[in-house]
Amino acid sequence: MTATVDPDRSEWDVIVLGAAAAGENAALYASQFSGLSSVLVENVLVGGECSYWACMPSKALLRPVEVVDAAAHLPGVTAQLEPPDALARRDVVINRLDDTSQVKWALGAGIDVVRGYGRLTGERRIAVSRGDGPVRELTARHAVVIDTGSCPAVPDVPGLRAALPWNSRDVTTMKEVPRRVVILGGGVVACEAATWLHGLGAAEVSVVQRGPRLLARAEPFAGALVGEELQDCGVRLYLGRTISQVQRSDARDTGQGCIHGGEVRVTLDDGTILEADEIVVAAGRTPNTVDIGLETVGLSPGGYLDVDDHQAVRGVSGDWLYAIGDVCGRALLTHMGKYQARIAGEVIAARAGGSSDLPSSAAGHSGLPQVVFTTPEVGCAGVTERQAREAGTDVEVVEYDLGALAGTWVMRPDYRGRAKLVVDRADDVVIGATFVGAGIAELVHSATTAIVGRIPVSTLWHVVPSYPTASEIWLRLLETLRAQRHAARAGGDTPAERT
Ligand SMILES: Cc1cc2nc3c(=O)[nH]c(=O)nc-3n(C[C@H](O)[C@H](O)[C@H](O)COP(=O)(O)OP(=O)(O)OC[C@H]3O[C@@H](n4cnc5c(N)ncnc54)[C@H](O)[C@@H]3O)c2cc1C
Ligand SMILES: NC(=O)c1ccc[n+]([C@@H]2O[C@H](COP(=O)([O-])OP(=O)(O)OC[C@H]3O[C@@H](n4cnc5c(N)ncnc54)[C@H](O)[C@@H]3O)[C@@H](O)[C@H]2O)c1
Repeated sequence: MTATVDPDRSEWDVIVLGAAAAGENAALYASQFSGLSSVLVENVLVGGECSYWACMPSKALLRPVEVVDAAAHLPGVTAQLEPPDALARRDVVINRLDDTSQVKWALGAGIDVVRGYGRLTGERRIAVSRGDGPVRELTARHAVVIDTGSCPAVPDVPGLRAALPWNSRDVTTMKEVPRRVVILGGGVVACEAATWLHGLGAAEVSVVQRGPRLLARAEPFAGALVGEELQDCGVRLYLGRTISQVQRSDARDTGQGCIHGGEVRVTLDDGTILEADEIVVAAGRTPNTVDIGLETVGLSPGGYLDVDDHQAVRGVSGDWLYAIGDVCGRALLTHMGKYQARIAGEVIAARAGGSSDLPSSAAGHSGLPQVVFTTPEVGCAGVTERQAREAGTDVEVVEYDLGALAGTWVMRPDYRGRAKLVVDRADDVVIGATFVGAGIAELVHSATTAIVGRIPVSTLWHVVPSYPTASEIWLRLLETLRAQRHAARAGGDTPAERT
């Protein structure tokens, strides 16, 4: 969809630079009940990374893999995956990289859209360039919100860039499934991509992770269980390894999602050589702040934007500059970016209305939910035991086998999984939860609610889970906690897990 606003207009109350889902929410929440006008400035597609190259395509590719896996573990059921149909469905999910419906939504909500690449040129001013056309100067009466997101980080490995490796955009929009793939990284993108590449037919998948385990930010058993499952289906894990050299003789830019040339030869730091048809870089992200004019407002380009709990950028006076989403580095997740956007939008509207009663994004960050859609799924909320201890919190932890529940046994007889709670002893509230197992994604919200609501353990006892569901894990964890406390008082051992 092309030009969407009066081409001569140059002033709005709020300008949002970058129109991902977070940016859309910031514009909506700033203007919805305040009468403020807002505009989105977008260089590529309204909807951002999540809609076209991240969450949505990856989950579209993982869902068929999950269904086949569920069937394989349920006696009497068979399911078969047809890779071309799965790729075709992925294309539908990403609207074939067309943002018409997103632009329609924005206009319908009274939010304008300006196409082009925006840069700050001073306080509340943005210059937008588009191709060879004239630069358009925009001014915000009240606020500018930065939602420019992040892009894949490519480690400085000899030969890697020259090999034109796949990045997260290629692997989510892949048009062909490479037969042999090496994945550099062992975080969320690497684990999810290994799952769908294998599930969609890649015969040899190797994951090279420099740390000692996968999903390093989660509780250790999460990466261990995901790693076990990947290895069981033939994925090769190289943990504690890095890549020291990449060679590809005829690297060619064949387009996004197509194999970028001939065979790739990957040398690991211990001398191991892996041969592959494609290499995928999944080694973290870099904030898109290098070329957005930060120096014109006294900030340094290149790093994450440091924000306060109103999402206002620190180091800029006048409360006019805000940052949300990946670019502020608080939590690189779509739902957290959208939450930050709702807070920023409400703060902007409140400040414009002269109110000093401002919402804060602190509570929402204490809940910090995330689901990794691997096999098994990993769901976390709040902090891990390690993070809590590093922060100096006196914690008590409790774990339980998720496979030892009637609800999960009915789901699949050989269910493998584990759950853990981290409890703050001082206030007797849950501050962290991790669930690993099939179908646990929807459990995470119960943990987020307990954490953000600071519900005491004594009250959680009265939150009765339905039988037979995976939610009964809450009862088992609380019973185990009760037994641990009893044993500690009595100076004895904790009883073994019940089945
Ligand atoms: C493979 C993959 C899978 C993921 N899966 C999940 C998931 O399941 N759940 C989850 O919560 N998170 C997931 N994430 C993370 C999630 O995608 C990001 O956290 C989210 O997209 C970040 O959104 P954002 O608002 O920060 O910006 P982005 O989505 O990065 O969008 C920024 C927008 O700004 C535009 N832009 C940038 N600079 C300018 C400029 N100067 N002028 C104009 N426009 C500009 C860009 O074109 C883009 O549209 C995944 C990430 C990856 C890579
Ligand atoms: N389901 C989800 O919520 C979801 C899915 C995908 C991505 N995301 C988000 O996207 C962000 C980016 O994900 P990501 O996986 O790219 O980053 P990440 O930071 O999660 O993981 C990067 C991994 O790459 C490894 N690594 C880096 N350089 C390396 C090297 N030279 N050799 C070997 N290993 C190396 C690191 O040790 C780390 O484990 C994450 O913060 C995540 O929250 C979320």
